[in-house]
Amino acid sequence: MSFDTYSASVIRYPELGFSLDSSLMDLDASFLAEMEPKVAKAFDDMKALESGAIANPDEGRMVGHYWLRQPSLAPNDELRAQITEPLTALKEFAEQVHTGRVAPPGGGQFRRILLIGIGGSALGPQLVNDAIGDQARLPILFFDNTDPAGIDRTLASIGKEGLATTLVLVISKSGGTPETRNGMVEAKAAYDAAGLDFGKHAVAVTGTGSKLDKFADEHGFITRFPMEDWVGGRTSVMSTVGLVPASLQGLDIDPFLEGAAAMDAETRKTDASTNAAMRLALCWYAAGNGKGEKDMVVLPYKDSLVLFSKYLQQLVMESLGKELDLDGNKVNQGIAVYGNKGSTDQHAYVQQLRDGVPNFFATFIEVRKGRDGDTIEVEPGSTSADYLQGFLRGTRKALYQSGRGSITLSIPEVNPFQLGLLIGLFERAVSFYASLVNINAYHQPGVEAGKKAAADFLDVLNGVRSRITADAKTAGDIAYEIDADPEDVYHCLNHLAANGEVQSSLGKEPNEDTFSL
Ligand SMILES: O=P(O)(O)OC[C@H]1O[C@H](O)[C@H](O)[C@@H](O)[C@@H]1O
Repeated sequence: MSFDTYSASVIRYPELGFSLDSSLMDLDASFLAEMEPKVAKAFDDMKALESGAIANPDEGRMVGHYWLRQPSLAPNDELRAQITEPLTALKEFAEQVHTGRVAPPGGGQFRRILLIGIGGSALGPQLVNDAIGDQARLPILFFDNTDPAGIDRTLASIGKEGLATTLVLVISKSGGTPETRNGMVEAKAAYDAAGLDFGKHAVAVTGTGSKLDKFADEHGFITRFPMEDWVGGRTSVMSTVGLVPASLQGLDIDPFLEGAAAMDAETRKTDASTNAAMRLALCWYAAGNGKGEKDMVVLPYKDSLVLFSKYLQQLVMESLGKELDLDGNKVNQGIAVYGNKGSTDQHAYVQQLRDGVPNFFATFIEVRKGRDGDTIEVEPGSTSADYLQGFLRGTRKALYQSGRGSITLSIPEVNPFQLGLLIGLFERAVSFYASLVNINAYHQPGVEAGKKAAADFLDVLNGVRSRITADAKTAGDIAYEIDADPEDVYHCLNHLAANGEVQSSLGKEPNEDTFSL
């Protein structure tokens, strides 16, 4: 790879401190020429989307996350007000919490936040906290699952005393997600047990009129912030979902929004040769043949960006992993995303990346500044930052030498502006790629199937519970009684046995195991 090739392929936005190097993806001129009509359509689609078209046809919804960082773009005053009014309100609310005008009923000030949410309603705030939360005034903890042991661990770290000064933020766009509802019920039980009024410590972020909205109203929550249906969960970090917790933490949300707006502005330009988001989408397309044949390995060389890999996993896989295209053809699209951070991963799976199955392309994220303040030499003439940079450059080169392509994104440091910029870049790349492969990136029909099956399991579980007696029965016996699948019944019985509700006795094989009260 020559320096000239590198120079010709780098896209730089000097005012943003950003650059994208796709030289090691070997995009050739004929591929780019071939893609031109699709690229032109993707720019048109994005323009329509940003102008308020129903870009999510299956759900009949507009897709407005790009307006969140530039409300002037919203197609009408009503939509604009749905952005600006909550933004003003949430900043005022955070100020009231910080100055003690909104305070816990038992006195003192709120000292920490407990966020209850899942998926898009937790991952964004988790990323923000991990990446730029160092300067936060208030720490934040999370319930992001229905795992009771995880809930207990978080409650233990808050402590019984701590609950009185903990502000609980329940976030659910739909307001009906079971994990989040369970987390809220568990949190309320902890407040009840401590003799505290849960509602006086709680705030909701949810769709107007949702189950959660009603619960918040009935239980006298301190306040509620709306979440609009034209923002998808995985792109909600710049809506009330991400901004309420970030503001409450005391983080500077304006530069965060400005970073995304700045990236939007650069990548709204329809010259594909200087559009970083389109370049990313084209790299993904070229790597995987437009069919996701190669996985995306995300390697930020900076500890504070470790959750970015996980964040991109949801953004990319929930958006692009679709069975049908927009014309109803079965396409089973998607790009698998995984990663953690460099150089740590070099001591784990990079062995396979270099020598094993060549089914991926890497995305390096380079943060140019090593640390704030003084540094030391870890050996004569070298710093830790020198090593980090050396490992990034070395791995990138070593992968390419064995025929593995990579993209390298560079930012000067991790701060609110740069985090906003990176999120904006990938959101736009996802929108472009979705258009290139003709899918709806804004719905998630597959998630519903799992939710439905879980609800069915809970129905069977309750049926099983009602049929256990002092007399030992097999899973087959109970399945016959309640007309259910014996294997499902068996798993219900094992679950009940593991949690002390029934006794079990092992047979030679699972279908001979017996269960009784
Ligand atoms: O915010 P909520 O409505 O509670 O949804 C939380 C999450 O769960 C859903 O099942 C979706 O797959 C995610 O996109 C969403 O972010």
